[in-house]
Amino acid sequence: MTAAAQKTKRPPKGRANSKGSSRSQFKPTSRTRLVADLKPDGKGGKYEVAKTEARKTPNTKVENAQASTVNARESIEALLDEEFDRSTPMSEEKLPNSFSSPLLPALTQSMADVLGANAAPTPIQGLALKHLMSLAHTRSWQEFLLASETGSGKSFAYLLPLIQYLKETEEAAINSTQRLPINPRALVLAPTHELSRQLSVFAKSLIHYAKIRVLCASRANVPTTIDRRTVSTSSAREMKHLIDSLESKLFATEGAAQTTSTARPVDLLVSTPVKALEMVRGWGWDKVGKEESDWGGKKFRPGKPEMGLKRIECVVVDEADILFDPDFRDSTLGLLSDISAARGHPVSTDARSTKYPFHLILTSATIPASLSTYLSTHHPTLTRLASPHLHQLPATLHTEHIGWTGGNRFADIEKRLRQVWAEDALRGPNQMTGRIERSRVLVFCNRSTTVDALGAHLTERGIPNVTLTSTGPSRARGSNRHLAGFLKGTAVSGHESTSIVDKDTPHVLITTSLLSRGLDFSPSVQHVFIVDSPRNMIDFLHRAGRSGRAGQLGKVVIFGKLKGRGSEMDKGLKSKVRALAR
Ligand SMILES: Nc1ncnc2c1ncn2[C@@H]1O[C@H](COP(=O)(O)OP(=O)(O)OP(=O)(O)O)[C@@H](O)[C@H]1O
Repeated sequence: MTAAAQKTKRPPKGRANSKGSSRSQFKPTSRTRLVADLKPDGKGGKYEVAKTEARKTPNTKVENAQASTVNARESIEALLDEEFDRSTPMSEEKLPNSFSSPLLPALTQSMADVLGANAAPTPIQGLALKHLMSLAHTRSWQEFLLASETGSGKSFAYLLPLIQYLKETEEAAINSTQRLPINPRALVLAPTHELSRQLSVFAKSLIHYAKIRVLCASRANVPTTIDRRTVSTSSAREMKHLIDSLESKLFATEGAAQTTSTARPVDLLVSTPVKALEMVRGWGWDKVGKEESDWGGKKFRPGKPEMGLKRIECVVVDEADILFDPDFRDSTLGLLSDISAARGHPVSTDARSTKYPFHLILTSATIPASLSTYLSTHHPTLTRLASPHLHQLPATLHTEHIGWTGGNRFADIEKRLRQVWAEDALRGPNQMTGRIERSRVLVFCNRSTTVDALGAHLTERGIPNVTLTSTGPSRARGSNRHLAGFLKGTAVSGHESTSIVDKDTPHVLITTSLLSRGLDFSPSVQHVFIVDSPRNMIDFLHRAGRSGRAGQLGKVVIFGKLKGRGSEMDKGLKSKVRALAR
């Protein structure tokens, strides 16, 4: 890690300041000092002492209440520390405040076209501008983690250095031989095809002047033969299984499909790991007995490779906490080791420390303890660049907790939806359109059965909606058209790019955690409803973070049982959410 990147800031008040996350490692904080201050003699000391002495004072009740609040807050913080690695150093460096030098003029111009001439880099973009722009001039392969809260602009934070690298090394790359149809020089990996599509649109928005060629490994309208099943995507394992099988089965490769005979110049490929592996190894599918397969009666079979990996010099792993999650790790690491082998420097995935023969950039809005440990073990020299508000909710995101009334839950959700639209009406017509615009609401459930049932309820009650589950037919079409009403007008590429805002567009999208990763719904979606308790706070941060992005106002409404028996879990969630707010 460079000296500059190592410069650390103390974690926010009251947070554990130690590596690892067990309570025993919890160090004294401003909050523990606050407890000590409760002592009447004001000399500080241990909490127990303060509590005992407090009994002698006339304000015993107040002080005991304060002490127990502090105690409760500390245990919430300790619980959060078990989930995230909050010890990653936060930057307090002086960072660039414009998109000019060291950016190439072609990229500065594109940023002005995309974000406006006065746009300033976000902290994570400032860190990238400071530490990642000279990758083309370093003698060794570098490894970075870019970590910052949801909606803070990580996509441009890595795309700018990536495209600059491709531009600066373009001449050297021209002479290299190409045997296979697709031979990218850089790879961006994302967990879902929806995110791949969106990221390739982001990348394409930056190449108008730089003239770099970007390809997304996803194609629309491939017929599906997979049955619609009722599956929960509440666990990473289930999510992985579904994503892998569907990505592989349903989404053929735009480039490969069109270029089996002639080479197609591609600089940057955006793909899911499974799709990329399929292009590399030429995997197909054989029907086999159920007992022989983890993939519902199908088995991978090596086929004709369509992509060469030899030229790859940069790999970005977006949503790294998911793609390095033990459930996804095999395909991610499989691909990274294929690239290494193709480049003549095979790595052993069993080796403790892994040094790949290419620049590696990981990004994530959350650093789960498991990712942190994995990186410390296998990538000890990786530089962690983290924004000051990592693991916090965006400052512009407001939270609201709603208790179930005890009757029909779907009716509670419908009531709150109508309230959102009543508030829209009170605000009056939009200045640009002269019409009252209905807010769009993104609803997260844990199970696809709930998604379908809620969708049916709302339809019956006259509220048009889109339901989207991992195996749903709309997703299976392979494009992002099914998201069109919820993504901003230009967020779909090529032939899909149409005006998407019309009066019949449903204003409610109901889905599972599948779409909680990375997708940018701003500025269309300001409201997120969380109907089922997320399985952990990482899941919560990603769901909530689909709103309140890039400084836009947002609201997350969390439904739960807040009173009586069985309310402990949802009350616990409420306390944790409060602890993540800024
Ligand atoms: N410097 C900037 N100023 C204003 N808006 C920006 C800036 N950089 C990016 N944006 C906008 O912010 C939004 C969120 O960006 P992006 O999707 O890259 O966030 P992210 O950090 O990757 O979020 P997530 O963690 O959810 O994946 C996008 O609409 C993007 O256009």
